[in-house]
Amino acid sequence: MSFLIGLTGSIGMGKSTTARLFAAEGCDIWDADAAVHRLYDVGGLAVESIATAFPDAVHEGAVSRDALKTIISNDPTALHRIEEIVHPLVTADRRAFVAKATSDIVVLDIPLLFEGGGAHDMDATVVVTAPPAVQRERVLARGAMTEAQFEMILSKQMPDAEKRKRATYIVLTDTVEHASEQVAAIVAEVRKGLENA
Ligand SMILES: CC(C)(COP(=O)(O)OP(=O)(O)OC[C@H]1O[C@@H](n2cnc3c(N)ncnc32)[C@H](O)[C@@H]1O)[C@@H](O)C(=O)NCCC(=O)NCCS
Ligand SMILES: Nc1ncnc2c1ncn2[C@@H]1O[C@H](COP(=O)(O)OP(=O)(O)OP(=O)(O)O)[C@@H](O)[C@H]1O
Repeated sequence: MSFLIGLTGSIGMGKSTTARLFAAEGCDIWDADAAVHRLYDVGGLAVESIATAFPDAVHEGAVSRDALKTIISNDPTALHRIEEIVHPLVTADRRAFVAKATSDIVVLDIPLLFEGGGAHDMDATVVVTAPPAVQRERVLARGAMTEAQFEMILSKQMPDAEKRKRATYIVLTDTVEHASEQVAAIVAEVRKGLENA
């Protein structure tokens, strides 16, 4: 059984980038957002249930994220209903990945790790963080969300300060080089613990 690290952080804080740094250290990576992409794609396991709940959200056999974002913006209950469909499927995908993983450390990139209770399944947690102004600039620079959509998603997430309080490790994502050093130190510490176990 691999040592499980739950990697989290609020929107735009640098989870995906930091996950790649763990991969460079030889850790297997599983990405919850990527799992959602597979579930929404043609033939994906969430498509039928989403089509039943939100007929306008499915285009040509796949869930349209733009359509979902419009639906969520107009209906305060929609995100919760989407989560009820998606989260059990994401958990099943994660468990199947962990069961097959071969690396000594497996990193699970999960935006809602603390909000969704997934932290209890982890051996350690890593929270990525950056100042709020940097976070906002990063998310809006991607152009995938309006400011209102960003604020709405942010309001659904546990505040960064609360996440940091719960973390086993914190990674400050000010530069990639600095983040890489912090990741290398975390991996070294965990591997040392595994050797002595
Ligand atoms: C809201 C949606 C349509 C936005 O799609 P989009 O492609 O623009 O963004 P993407 O999926 O890359 O998510 C970006 C970030 O938004 C945040 N986020 C996404 N969903 C949620 C949510 N339900 N609650 C809080 N934050 C969320 C996360 O930080 C995530 O990393 C999409 O995220 C979605 O369908 N979310 C519901 C499924 C879910 O809960 N996913 C979270 C991981 S399990
Ligand atoms: N250590 C870092 N130093 C400088 N910039 C970074 C660092 N980590 C991430 N970034 C930048 O921040 C932006 C968001 O990064 P990334 O996609 O990794 O975040 P995320 O937390 O996975 O986002 P989301 O929550 O939206 O899925 C990107 O433009 C990325 O280049």
